[in-house]
Amino acid sequence: MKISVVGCGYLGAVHASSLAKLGHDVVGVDIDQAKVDLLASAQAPFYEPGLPELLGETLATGALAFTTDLSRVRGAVVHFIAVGTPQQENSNAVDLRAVESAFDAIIPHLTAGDVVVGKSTVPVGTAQRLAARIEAVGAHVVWNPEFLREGYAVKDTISPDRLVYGVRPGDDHAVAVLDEVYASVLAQDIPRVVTDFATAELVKVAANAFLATKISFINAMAEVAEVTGADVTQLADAIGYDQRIGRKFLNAGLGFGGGCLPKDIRGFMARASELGAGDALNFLGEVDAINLRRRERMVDLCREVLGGTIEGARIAVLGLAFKPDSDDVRDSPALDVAARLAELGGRVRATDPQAIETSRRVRPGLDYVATAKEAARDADVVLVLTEWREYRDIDPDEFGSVVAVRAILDGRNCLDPVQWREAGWTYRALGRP
Ligand SMILES: NC(=O)C1=CN([C@@H]2O[C@H](COP(=O)(O)OP(=O)(O)OC[C@H]3O[C@@H](n4cnc5c(N)ncnc54)[C@H](O)[C@@H]3O)[C@@H](O)[C@H]2O)C=CC1
Ligand SMILES: O=C(O)[C@H]1O[C@H](OP(=O)(O)OP(=O)(O)OC[C@H]2O[C@@H](n3ccc(=O)[nH]c3=O)[C@H](O)[C@@H]2O)[C@H](O)[C@@H](O)[C@@H]1O
Repeated sequence: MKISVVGCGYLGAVHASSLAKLGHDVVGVDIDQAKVDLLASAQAPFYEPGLPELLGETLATGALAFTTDLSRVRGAVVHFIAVGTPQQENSNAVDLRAVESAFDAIIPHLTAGDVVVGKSTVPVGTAQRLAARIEAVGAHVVWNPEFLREGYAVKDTISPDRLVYGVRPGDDHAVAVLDEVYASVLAQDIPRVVTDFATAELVKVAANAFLATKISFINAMAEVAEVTGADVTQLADAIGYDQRIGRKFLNAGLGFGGGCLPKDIRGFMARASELGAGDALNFLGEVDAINLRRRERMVDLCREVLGGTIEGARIAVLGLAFKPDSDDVRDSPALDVAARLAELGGRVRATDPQAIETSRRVRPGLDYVATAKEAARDADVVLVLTEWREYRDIDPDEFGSVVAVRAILDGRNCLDPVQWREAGWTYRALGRP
């Protein structure tokens, strides 16, 4: 099928190349010329394992192309809209300007029978409002939320846990067209939920709200563990064995960040308030607050280990990305903590396997170095803030020879305290004795 994907960021670039891999003829459109140039030369504008290979393969066969020229969507029968929906600058609400303008801009290029598929995460009610404009030219609208995780984006796109189609009741044409788009995904027996617009929009934000709540739940337990001497990692293991609870998303530490969970729970609360259902989501305010408190606690722990003052201390920060296998620093807890320590007068030297350039753009004043050893040279304390494999694998004995003081703070509960303490380190973590 001939398909267009409008918006080629983290979501759209992966979606476009994955659909090309699944056998479709795909054109990706973005307004950012630099991004389009990179993608067209098979370079991913961000770090995502497997994406450069996928781009290379599908561009080479001619199944995929990128452009800034929206008129090239003509002839495609399905148009995915995957533009950004960030948090508004001065409120918790979602900034829908990119979605609105992408929908408006595509209308002159549509043919009756085309299907416009919203993939961006939007406040409930958006699809219903935008659909009227699209339907006026005889095209159809589906809201098909995306659940991929950065770092696993290609796998999650080709083999998702489920597909959700939000359609106008009885729009069999739209359902049939999407089934054709996803034929090889559905062939893997992936569950498919066909529902109305509002439910599809809500499924997306509800899923992210649930994940955020699970993380903040375990971080709330970490707060209590800290004042009782209990170990939140063992607690998570023990409750996680209960299959109704499950161990996934129960890793306590610095909490959630990234371009989605934080802004999605805030946008969800803002939308529910507009609709008069704000009270139903009051708990998400607490989820957000617990999450942000973890960053402060990390700074306090650092101060404590340094004997009461951060000013002038040499602090090594390992990890800046919001999670491993990503260079994304949008609302990154790690970068936030690093910046806060520097603001408090700490002599911070920070590193990350992939996120130095992205961090530099947001926090140009920090001192970035290429390796963990460089960061840790003569340090008074080392902080692990993103659980990259290479940090988890550090040999405490060998690493001890570069620092001034053997003190390590494990912001992600990803190190073995016994191993570090046996090597003579002061080991401290969030929610763990
Ligand atoms: N990043 C992720 O892992 C996931 C993101 N989402 C959702 O997908 C949407 C996109 O997110 P990301 O890809 O992370 O954002 P992003 O900011 O990386 O990418 C958005 C892209 O849209 C482009 N754009 C903006 N206006 C445009 C227009 N009028 N025409 C063409 N291109 C335009 C931008 O230049 C940018 O490249 C958001 O709603 C997000 O919540 C959903 C699931 C996963
Ligand atoms: O809507 C989105 O954009 C996406 O948001 C999240 O995906 P992502 O932001 O890529 O990352 P996650 O793996 O969910 O991690 C989010 C944050 O939670 C933190 N986290 C995760 C798990 C955990 O146990 N503890 C924890 O602190 C991570 O360190 C990270 O900062 C969801 O997992 C995806 O399903 C969703 O599609």
